[in-house]
Amino acid sequence: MTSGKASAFPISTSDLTIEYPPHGASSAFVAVHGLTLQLAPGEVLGLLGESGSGKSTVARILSGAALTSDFGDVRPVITGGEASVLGHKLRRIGRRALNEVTFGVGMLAQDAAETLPATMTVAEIVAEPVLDRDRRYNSVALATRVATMIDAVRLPLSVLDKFPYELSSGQRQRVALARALVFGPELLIADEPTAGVDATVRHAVIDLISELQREREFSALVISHDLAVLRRVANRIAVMHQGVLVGLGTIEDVFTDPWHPYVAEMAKALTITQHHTESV
Ligand SMILES: Nc1ncnc2c1ncn2[C@@H]1O[C@H](COP(=O)(O)OP(=O)(O)OP(=O)(O)O)[C@@H](O)[C@H]1O
Repeated sequence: MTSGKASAFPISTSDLTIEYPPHGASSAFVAVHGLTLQLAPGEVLGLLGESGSGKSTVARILSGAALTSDFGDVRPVITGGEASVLGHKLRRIGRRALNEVTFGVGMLAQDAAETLPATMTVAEIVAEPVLDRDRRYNSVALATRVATMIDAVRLPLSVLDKFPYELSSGQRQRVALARALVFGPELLIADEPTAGVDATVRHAVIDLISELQREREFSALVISHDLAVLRRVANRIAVMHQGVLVGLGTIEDVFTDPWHPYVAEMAKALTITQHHTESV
């Protein structure tokens, strides 16, 4: 019998295909086709692509969220290839291994800041994942852990007693990030971390993720449709288009030597923008 343990890469996928099963009037839909990529320990990989290219689907599977029984939406399923996360193969993963994956992966979902529980205080929101795993977690230790996280995301401790509606969009995103990092994960998956955040503080949010990644030495998959965001944080990028990987490497490599027409078009647009910026 195999142990289900796989590669030393925090994320490794091989020819991974992900499908949404038929539901209601919708027929089955293959959202990701044959994705092969690896994330090295300590690396930040940016996942770039337009809306609908399959980025969130990848996040839902690799974070383990879509594999848990309490995933609310229609669950995407792996129908081809393999993915391993923190050494666990995700296909036919057992409960215990899945528990290890969801513990070791901090997931900042696309709408995390906007869907913080409205009736809970910031302190309760950050503490919730810990209490969900262990109802009897020592309350003094938990309060310290929560305060440490709030401090880590550069928020004043005065926010602990506030409710989400009393915070700015940037502060809410910092709270969501504190919650995602509360277990000290080995891997962070951040899905559009600057979406829904005020334009004036978008850079501050992405720079905070970058700083925390260096301080805490986790690996990260940062998803965005915005190259400018990924430029600030990622070592390499993976470009997706209609569920297919069409570029992988450093930003420079991907755009100076595109091997897919979609990336070539993006590269052209970037050159035009660059020339325009230089000439004004
Ligand atoms: N529950 C679902 N059932 C069927 N198809 C879905 C479901 N969720 C997403 N899809 C489809 O899968 C494809 C990929 O969606 P996904 O959300 O992963 O894209 P994305 O790149 O993250 O886009 P966005 O940035 O808009 O979230 C899209 O065509 C989408 O319509």
